Amino acid sequence: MTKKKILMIGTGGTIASKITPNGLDPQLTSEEILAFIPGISEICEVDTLQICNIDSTNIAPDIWVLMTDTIRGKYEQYDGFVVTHGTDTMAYTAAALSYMIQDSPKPIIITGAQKPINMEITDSKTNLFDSFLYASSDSASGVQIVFNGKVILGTRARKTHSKSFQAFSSINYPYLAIIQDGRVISYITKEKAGAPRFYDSLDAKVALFKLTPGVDSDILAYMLERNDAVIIESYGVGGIPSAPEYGYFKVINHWIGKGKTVVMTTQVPNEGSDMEIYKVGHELKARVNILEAYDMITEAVVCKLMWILGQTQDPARIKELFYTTISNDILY
Ligand SMILES: NC(=O)C[C@H](N)C(=O)O
Repeated sequence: MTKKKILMIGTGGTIASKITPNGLDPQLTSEEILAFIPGISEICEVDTLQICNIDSTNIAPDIWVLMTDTIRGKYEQYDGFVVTHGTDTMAYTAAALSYMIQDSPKPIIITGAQKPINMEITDSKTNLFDSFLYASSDSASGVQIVFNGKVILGTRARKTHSKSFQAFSSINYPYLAIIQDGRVISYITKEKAGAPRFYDSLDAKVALFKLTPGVDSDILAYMLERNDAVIIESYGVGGIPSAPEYGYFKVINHWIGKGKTVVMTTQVPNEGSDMEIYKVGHELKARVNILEAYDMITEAVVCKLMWILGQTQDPARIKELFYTTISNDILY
């Protein structure tokens, strides 16, 4: 059997970091990282490319556009892609690429690590090896994170542990597969799509407002003034402080009237929103054209809005696209 050709795209993160007097800093090139797993040549053929070398705290939508462009440019030449990335914003990147590159029959795997690859005790080698293994398997397609033996759909991943190797969880959706002792065990097999669809623009003016007890609605107004969309991360199944003196209803109604997009989601990690359950959410939903995340995770909502607003400013089209299921991001 001919070996699969995989392109490894380096972007930085802990996996690429060296210890410096000022803390870990990404300095290893893709080539240098790959040299730590020489056995990979028995699994697949790997070429490397470096598009940046940053701590993923520095990630921004223009880098997602560059990643998409890079994959689009190399798409025909390779059977799959492995992007090495910092863990801090990996879930956002996985979501962004899920919207920018839809229906890819080839796997686009994002991975990284909690400890640098040049340390004695590290998760880097396993995660990288597993990613190549999974990217070389016949069943893999689309955007996914491979981390600590788990395969997570790109629209469903969240960093839930800041230090341990088990850094990511799949939220409101099962793991797609596990990888154990060099074997991929698939739990969900997807039908491969025919041809990928690439997009090339994102609207970065999307902001997240976290509701905390007593927070002034002027802050939400300020955010709405300066952005095209604001996601309100509320409590429980979703709602707003309803007493008129809080001013929330007035602020939201005013800015939606001016063409801004407002989405309600929840700060509770699992199970999503349902604004109709309580009066604090029901009234808002009934009276203004607010969108609701339901089981979509915040990382996906942020990136989906950037993708939608990169294409249209028409409220009816925004709503239609927002509730369209893309890569199983919303299943309410
Ligand atoms: N584990 C990591 O990769 C964390 C690092 N700060 C990053 O996101 O780039």
